[in-house]
Amino acid sequence: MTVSVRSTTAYAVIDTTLRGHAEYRDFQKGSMTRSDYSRWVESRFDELSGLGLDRDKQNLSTRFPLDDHACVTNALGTLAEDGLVPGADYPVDAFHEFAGRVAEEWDHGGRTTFIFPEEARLMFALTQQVRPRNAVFLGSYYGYWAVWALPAVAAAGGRATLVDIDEGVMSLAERNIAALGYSDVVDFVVADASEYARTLSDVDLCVLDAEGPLDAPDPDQRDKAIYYPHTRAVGHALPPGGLLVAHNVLLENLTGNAYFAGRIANNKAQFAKWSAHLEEFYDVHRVFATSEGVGVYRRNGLPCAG
Ligand SMILES: C[S@@+](CC[C@H](N)C(=O)[O-])C[C@H]1O[C@@H](n2cnc3c(N)ncnc32)[C@H](O)[C@@H]1O
Repeated sequence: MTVSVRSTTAYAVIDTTLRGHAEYRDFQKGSMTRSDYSRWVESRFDELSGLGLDRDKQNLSTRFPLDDHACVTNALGTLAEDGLVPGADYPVDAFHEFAGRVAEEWDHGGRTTFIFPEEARLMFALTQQVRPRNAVFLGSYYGYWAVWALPAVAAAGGRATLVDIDEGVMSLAERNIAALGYSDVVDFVVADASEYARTLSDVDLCVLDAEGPLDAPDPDQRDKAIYYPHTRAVGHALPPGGLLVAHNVLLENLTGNAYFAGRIANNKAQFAKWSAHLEEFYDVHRVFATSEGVGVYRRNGLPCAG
């Protein structure tokens, strides 16, 4: 079965396409190991391509958690032990109610998001613990990760700022967030994230998800290497204890999968300057092996001039 990517998430495309396969269902219910499932996926490239899944989507299915709630509470538990959040719980019923509204209302506008369900849930749960007063999303795309923070931001009487260089994605974010009734707590900014971040102050949560052009002349602006200039630019605005959260921190190969071995090598190279900067200016580093990988970092007290 092929699925249109016009109005849905990458997860929905992958899940709908693979659901007809016993191996995927067995993996999902825990009766096939992740490693065996990964080997099956790697052996079926042509067949799965024929169903419309590229190599990235095929292999991402091997990273899906078996239990999103457990994945999120484990991550929060780690952050709680580190002292980054007060506890590991979140209002599960409220999450389901909100997830239902997002599924109903959200218009992807012909675009595809690679924010996976457990990553959306993690943003919801983490922000319920943090209750951010000033959350900033650098490279917000059409707001599909940011939206999960908005119930907590609104409850805290805070504000969220979405920043993206692309006017088209920002107007899509604006329409969607209006439909969910959160426009009054959100600022929508079309700008280069580094330039805008230099104007910020007192940010308690900064979320990174920009992706620069692959052919950008400056290697620091290419693809996810752009996290380095964005993090430098926002550093002065994050007080000690402020949190930095980043998508696509995929650094752990869960199954010895050849596709991810290559991707991880590429990520490590792209993140070299960013990692050195994090070592110097962030005193807690946690990376969660979600489908695309999520990093959480706590700002230390050293002054950082971006
Ligand atoms: C494609 S999205 C990331 C997708 C996201 N991981 C998801 O799956 O939903 C990356 C975004 O970064 C934005 N971006 C790239 N360079 C930027 C910059 N210098 N400042 C702000 N946003 C930028 C792009 O416009 C794009 O909307």
